Amino acid sequence: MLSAILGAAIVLYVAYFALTSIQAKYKHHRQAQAWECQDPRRVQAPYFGVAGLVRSIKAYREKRLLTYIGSIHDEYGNTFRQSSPIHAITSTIEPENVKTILATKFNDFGLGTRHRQFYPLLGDGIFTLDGPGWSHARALLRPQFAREQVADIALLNDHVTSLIDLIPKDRSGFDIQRLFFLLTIDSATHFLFGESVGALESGTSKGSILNTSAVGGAAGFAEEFNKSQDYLAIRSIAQNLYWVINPKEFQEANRKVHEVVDYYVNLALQARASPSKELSGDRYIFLNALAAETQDPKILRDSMLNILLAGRDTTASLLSSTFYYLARHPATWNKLRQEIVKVFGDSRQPLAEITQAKLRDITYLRHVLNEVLRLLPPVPMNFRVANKDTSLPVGGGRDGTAPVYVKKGDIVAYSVYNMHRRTDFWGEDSHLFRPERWEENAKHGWDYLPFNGGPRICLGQQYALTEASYTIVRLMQHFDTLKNADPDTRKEPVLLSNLTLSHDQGVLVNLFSSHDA
Ligand code: HEM
Repeated sequence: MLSAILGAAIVLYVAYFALTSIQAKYKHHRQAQAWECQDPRRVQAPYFGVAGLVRSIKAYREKRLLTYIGSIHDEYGNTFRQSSPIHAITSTIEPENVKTILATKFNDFGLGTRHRQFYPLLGDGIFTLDGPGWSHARALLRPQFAREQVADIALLNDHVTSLIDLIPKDRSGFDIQRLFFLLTIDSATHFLFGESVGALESGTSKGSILNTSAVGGAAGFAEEFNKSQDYLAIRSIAQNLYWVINPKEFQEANRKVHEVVDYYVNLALQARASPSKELSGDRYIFLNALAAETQDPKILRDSMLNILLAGRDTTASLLSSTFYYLARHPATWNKLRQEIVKVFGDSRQPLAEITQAKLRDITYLRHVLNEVLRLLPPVPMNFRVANKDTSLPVGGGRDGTAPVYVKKGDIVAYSVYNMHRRTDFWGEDSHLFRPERWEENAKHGWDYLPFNGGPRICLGQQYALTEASYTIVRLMQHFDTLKNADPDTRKEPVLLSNLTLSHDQGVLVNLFSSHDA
């Protein structure tokens, strides 16, 4: 009797499931027809998409994920669909589609599971929230970024000097990428907390908390922060299964990072309560300015960590890739250096103070940075998840010109890296580093998107460009010769594509001044 009831219940459940699936399919089909949508080309991925997922993971592990995605676009066009065990993924490198998800239909798309994936480190911050929470975080932070002090060149001065001190005096090859990652953690913590973690300083850290906290002195904070970020990247790839990845090491790293940030938050709150305890005189400190707006320690901690994550590796990536290309293009190095020395002089004979306005005026420097951000965008791929049934304007049908239907819950992925290399926008030489192309045509819209677009456009664009430009100028003033020291002769770098882009084998160069014996 019991088994008959159980059997009937299972039959009923299966029938209900089948019926609702058919109903939903029919509803989507009708909606797609009404919107004149057609399916994009579909990548064959047997076993309900598991095969596709396995191929992507393999490409990621072999450090060729971006070229792998490019090869699928070459075969299937600028927009294609791939089943995945959880949700269908539509991948696109059509500027019109990217504009739709990031701007025109901003409210139809969100960050999906990013909040839950990143929560253990980042909590509720601008980078992880959607909807009203995000609007609130953005409104809180935006005024701080509008201020001139945000890109404080005086603050960068000592950190770049420390970096120069670490460059081998004997002209031997070294990995400049490693130094740029230390530079940006030092400058970012200095600007955010009012005191740098001192990762470029050998020996003990400058930061008072760092010597006594569990992170264990100089560079410890950077190490724990890197560790947490690596886990965030893996949780992000695991999509809905992110919760499986939560080892003790990850939890410990988060705890140590929080301990340090909480120390600074408390200091800022105390300084606010009794102004005589002001941390660094009248110099602008991001955290103190934010503490004037909110005194909630959790909001302050989350805000600091979100900005640190958004700003640190991205700027280090831009600087590393710039030196990757300059070391391989001596004519560009010489031309840029000439322009810079003409305006600012060199370190033996400085001519002018380096200011943000003067940096912006060096057109060729802007073109070089534009070209690096085109070929190796620090955020090379991204995605959004549909909040509701919606559509993209192009990509459907055989010729890819019809609108594409996107169901609620489906993922739309876009690879800026591959969009930036489309030959129809950038010419047959789109894969080549040629800053002069920006003299010929500097007008680009949604086909050029290193800093994202729409309401979530990067807040730190100006900060990043100033920091990168200043660092390049100082290095060019100090050293007149840059050489490629990488024995690997491959035409393209081996890229690690985690949350941001980096060079798997570092960026090996010789950097010296021919005047020094
Ligand atoms: C070359 C350096 C940089 C690049 C290429 C870059 C790129 C980006 C991109 C692509 C996004 C969008 C991410 C998404 O919505 O999924 C973003 C967001 C953001 N960036 Fe940057 N970024 C850089 C440097 C910085 C710096 C230095 C800061 C801060 C000091 C910063 C702060 C932010 C913030 C706060 C957001 C979140 C904006 C929001 O969601 O409303 N970025 N950035």
